[in-house]
Amino acid sequence: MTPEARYAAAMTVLDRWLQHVPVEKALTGWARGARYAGSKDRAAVRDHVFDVLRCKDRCAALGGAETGRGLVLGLIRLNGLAPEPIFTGQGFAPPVLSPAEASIPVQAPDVLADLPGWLLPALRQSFGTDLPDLARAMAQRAPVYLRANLRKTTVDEAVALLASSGIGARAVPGCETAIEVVSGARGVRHAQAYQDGLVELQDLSVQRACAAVDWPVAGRILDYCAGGGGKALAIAARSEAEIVVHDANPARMADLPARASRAGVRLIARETSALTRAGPFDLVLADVPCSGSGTWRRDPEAKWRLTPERLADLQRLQSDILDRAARLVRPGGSLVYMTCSLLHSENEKQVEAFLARTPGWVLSERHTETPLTASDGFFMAELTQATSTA
Ligand SMILES: C[S@@+](CC[C@H](N)C(=O)[O-])C[C@H]1O[C@@H](n2cnc3c(N)ncnc32)[C@H](O)[C@@H]1O
Repeated sequence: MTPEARYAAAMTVLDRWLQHVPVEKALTGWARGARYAGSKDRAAVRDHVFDVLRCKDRCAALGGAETGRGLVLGLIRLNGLAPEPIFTGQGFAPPVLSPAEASIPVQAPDVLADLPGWLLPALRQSFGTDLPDLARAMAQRAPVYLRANLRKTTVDEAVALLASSGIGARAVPGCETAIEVVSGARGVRHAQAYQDGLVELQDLSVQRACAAVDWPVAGRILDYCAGGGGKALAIAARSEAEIVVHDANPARMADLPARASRAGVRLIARETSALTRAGPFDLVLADVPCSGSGTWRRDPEAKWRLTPERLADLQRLQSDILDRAARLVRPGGSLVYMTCSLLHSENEKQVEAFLARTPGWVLSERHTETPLTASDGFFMAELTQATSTA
């Protein structure tokens, strides 16, 4: 495909997305009907679509319309490119610009337009004068990080092995497990080091937050919201404790046995009805469902789908999960609360509210990352239960 045809394909995908088709489905649907598209074409179209979703409202302003065509025209202008050589109407290129499209003032709107307007007051409360810097960081593609599985390798050995698979990577100072991928990121899942469980995809902010937790070296840990198991695997690489995994939707843990076996660790799955009998635990991790606002540059679609009602539902669920998880901790044990949110209402305020309604618990550690300090936004609070509440 020509570069112009790739832009035209991105318009088609975005038009479907604007009709409420999830972005992954819209991309797959386009690719099915475009057998001529090779893997580089598919990757380029995907990049254009995600670049637009990160900066949707600025693209719409610069393109004159919230349509696939308007958004892509806006993206081209946002990137400082002249649209005329792309909108040629020749072959599979988009049709020539109309006089109205050609005369849109090329003045970049405020970067804050890329954040949902209804959330700006809450984000201002969390970030104050750093908010424009945060918005600029969130408009960029996210870097790719790997976690070296220290049970099987070292960071230096993994970096060398990745290089032999054509992947450029380097250690991250100050984080003993983290590796930053600097080239060839799309090949990571095919690399030997990944296939053999020496490295896992995991963001730097999560790795730093996990390093800040005082995991019991032995005993029993419950990952209450285990999902795909990213945190459970990270814990298993650090601790000899028995690790039990649970999720209200067990189907979300379907890949976990294969991932655990690749990593060379053992995880024990338990259903909700068996948890009380399986407990109590030395530590319970609650990596709760959240707005995902810390990961919006990886998953920009989520930013436009979040509503005030959905956020309120999530906050209720988070406080319910905290209460349930706390009941599974042994006296003197710990409860670790995690979110990939940037919002106080899902982070500090949830912890404060839990401490206020649940006597006998204290905050022993807190760790916050944002796209300005690491890569994704991430929050961790470690709470410890007094041995006696008498
Ligand atoms: C943020 S994700 C977990 C990500 C996972 N820990 C990881 O590192 O890959 C939150 C998970 O909580 C689960 N969940 C939702 N409601 C729950 C509940 N009431 N109890 C336990 N898990 C719940 C969801 O199914 C989802 O898999």
